[in-house]
Amino acid sequence: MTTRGRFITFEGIDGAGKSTHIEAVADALRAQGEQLLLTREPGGTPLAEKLRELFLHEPMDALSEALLVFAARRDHLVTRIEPALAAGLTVLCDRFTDATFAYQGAGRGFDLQVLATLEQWVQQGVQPDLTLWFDVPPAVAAQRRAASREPDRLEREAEAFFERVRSGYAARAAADPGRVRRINADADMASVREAVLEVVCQTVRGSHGA
Ligand SMILES: Nc1ncnc2c1ncn2[C@@H]1O[C@H](COP(=O)(O)OP(=O)(O)OP(=O)(O)O)[C@@H](O)[C@H]1O
Ligand SMILES: Cc1cn([C@H]2C[C@H](O)[C@@H](COP(=O)(O)O)O2)c(=O)[nH]c1=O
Repeated sequence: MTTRGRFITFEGIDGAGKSTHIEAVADALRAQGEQLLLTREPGGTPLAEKLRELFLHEPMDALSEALLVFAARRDHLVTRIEPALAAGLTVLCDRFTDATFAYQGAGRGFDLQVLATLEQWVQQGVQPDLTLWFDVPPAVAAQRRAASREPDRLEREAEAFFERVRSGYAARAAADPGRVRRINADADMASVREAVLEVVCQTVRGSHGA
């Protein structure tokens, strides 16, 4: 019987460094012989990538945002994530439902109970085994974004929005400390990478029973 794979998610405000470090984690795990699915939200399937384009570029209210990300998530879970976990792969996902609680919940002020209901409907109990929260002050993240790309619809939000999103992540971490591990992302690349690899390797070793 195939052992179910692990589901690891990467979270944080825009520009925190998730995408940079997910690649380092993937390289390290592949070097240990792990089979991976490297994916992202919103996105990860043809349908969800189309929804991502709408989400990132079309004006909409907070309920529409929440419904779009959960619709994309449902397709992603059913067609990519669940089959990969069932086949024993380690799934590395750039954002998942903590982002919805942080951005739509804390950032937009959308009802957390409604988000929890949608989460239950869409995920049917599926949760990440480990979440790395890249925590960085919004001013630092804004500088990193400004140096690297043109902003999308969410990245044009004011610093106060990202302060609320950051506090949303802090609340998720406090509510589930066994799953969500805070990484101090306000540090040089090498230090962040070392901290991230330490946490991921601990988890992978633990689930192999070492
Ligand atoms: N620790 C760091 N110190 C300095 N610069 C960094 C650090 N980590 C990442 N960067 C740089 O910051 C920029 C944003 O990083 P990255 O795209 O990985 O962030 P992100 O969290 O994935 O953002 P988003 O979620 O918006 O895609 C990149 O140019 C990256 O090289
Ligand atoms: C999953 C998810 C994402 N978002 C936001 C967060 C970011 O601003 C974008 C995704 O862009 P990235 O470059 O891939 O990080 O979408 C959100 O508001 N709610 C969500 O559930």
